[in-house]
Amino acid sequence: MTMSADNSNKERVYIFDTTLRDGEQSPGATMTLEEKLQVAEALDEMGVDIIEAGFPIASVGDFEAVCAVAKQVKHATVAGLARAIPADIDRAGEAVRHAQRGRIHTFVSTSPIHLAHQMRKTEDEVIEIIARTVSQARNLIDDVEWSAMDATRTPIEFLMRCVETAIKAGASTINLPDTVGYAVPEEHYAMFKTIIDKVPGADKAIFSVHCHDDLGMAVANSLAGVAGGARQVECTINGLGERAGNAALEEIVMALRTRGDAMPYYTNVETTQLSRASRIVSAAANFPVQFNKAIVGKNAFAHESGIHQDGMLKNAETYEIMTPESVGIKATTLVMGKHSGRAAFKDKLKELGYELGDNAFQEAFVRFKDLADRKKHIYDADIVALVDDEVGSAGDRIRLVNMEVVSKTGGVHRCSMTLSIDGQENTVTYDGMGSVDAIFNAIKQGVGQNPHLVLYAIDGVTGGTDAQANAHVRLELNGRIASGNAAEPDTLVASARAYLNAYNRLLLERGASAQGALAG
Ligand SMILES: CC(=O)SCCNC(=O)CCNC(=O)[C@H](O)C(C)(C)COP(=O)(O)OP(=O)(O)OC[C@H]1O[C@@H](n2cnc3c(N)ncnc32)[C@H](O)[C@@H]1OP(=O)(O)O
Ligand SMILES: CC(C)C(=O)C(=O)O
Repeated sequence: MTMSADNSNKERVYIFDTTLRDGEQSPGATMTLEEKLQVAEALDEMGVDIIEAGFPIASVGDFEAVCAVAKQVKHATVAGLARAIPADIDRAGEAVRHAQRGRIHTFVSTSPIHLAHQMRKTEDEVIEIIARTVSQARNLIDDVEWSAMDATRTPIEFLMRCVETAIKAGASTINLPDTVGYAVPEEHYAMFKTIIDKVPGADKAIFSVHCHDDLGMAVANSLAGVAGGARQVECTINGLGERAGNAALEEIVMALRTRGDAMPYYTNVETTQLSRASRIVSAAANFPVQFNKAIVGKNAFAHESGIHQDGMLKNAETYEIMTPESVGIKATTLVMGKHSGRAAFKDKLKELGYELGDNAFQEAFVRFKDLADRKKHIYDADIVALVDDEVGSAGDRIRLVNMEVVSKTGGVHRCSMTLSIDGQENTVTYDGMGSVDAIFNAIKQGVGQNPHLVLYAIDGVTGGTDAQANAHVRLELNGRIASGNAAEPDTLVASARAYLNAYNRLLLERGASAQGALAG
């Protein structure tokens, strides 16, 4: 496997998690103070380097949350966001001073479109604002990060002036965000490389990449930024964030870990906690994780198709480039469905404690495929019911070939049914008080006997309207009692087959020939 956790000869990349700030900007993802503290604890335990806890000027609640996170966090640096406005910076400083390691993260727009319409400032005015506000922040705290909002739509010459000004004013981290998710990896790489190579004093700062996913390239752009010289990545758990979200932390971390051969960088994140962190954030933000989400999605380590399942059973590396355990998921799942093959079905039967002979296995497999064609989710209970049914009816001499039921409210209830009796087919039609009564009457007519129905019960094998029905029938004939079961997606077919199964057992108990029994 290509996965590597050997960090010798690799450079450290710092993980700046902004789930509690940019992540919370996802519409509908607001978190309570308790939820934020829970998320912060998970991030801190996982080894994230910087936790951006909020935007203290935004509200009293946000200020209090940043203060509380700052007090709670033991290892990570805690950052608070501030516009290039003195009151914002003071408020952020006031909140993060509670942290063992606090950071003020201040930002201002730099692109022409933002300068003209959002800020209504000239380039020279923005340069003056950067110098003034970064200095103000530095007077409050040593650790100051400065961001160029909409950096990727900013002419490079002006961006270089801004970065140089921020570094001179004391910013030790320079973040160049792709605020609107506009960048492509090649140009993102070039932007970082040019600025880091050319801006005087760039070697004194750590450069940071902060990408949004509007074009689905947030992770690719972040990694391109790292290749271009960035050593801090701003990201969120589950890719939560404004609009289409931010770069997903779990993807960045696992990409660097799994493809360390192509990208010689490492992070301090304990990857086995990624899945837990994802669940905590999803619950706190009330934001479901899409099933096919890389690393932490429900399907990220699930295989449904027969060829893949066969490969997985032979060697997991055939279809998995990282182990589920490495991200904190207990095990790979082989999902049983219509694309599964014999290898996976056999493995599932073994796991469920069944050992079938070749013929029984073949018949059970055919029934499984038939069920999977009709039913969306095949649960273990479905397979248990199916195999028990198959095993339980293996010796049946009277079998249902097909049946049709017509049932009208206030009208006729009629069942036409073809039975195979010791290989000979017999078709009968009979009416009843309802569909089930018509079915049982048709069977009685077909076999020429009238056993007493002692019990008839139906239950669902699993939940949902497409669940298989488990039908139970108990019959009594001439003082002998026998029970039968059947599992089928259709309740009426299950009922008919359960009745026949019970009747077949009456025949067995009687030790008579079918014909003799039928004759009574
Ligand atoms: C790219 C990002 O993710 S940036 C962070 C975005 N996050 C948030 O906005 C969440 C928190 N925000 C809020 O609670 C509010 O917007 C507040 C408290 C910050 C400001 O509220 P208000 O004072 O009512 O201003 P409002 O939100 O309407 O407009 C934003 C103002 O900030 C200005 N502004 C925006 N960014 C900056 C900046 N980096 N530096 C200075 N001023 C800025 C805008 O030009 C506008 O000013 P104007 O009112 O003079 O035109
Ligand atoms: C405030 C900055 C860092 C930001 O969130 C962005 O530009 O997307």
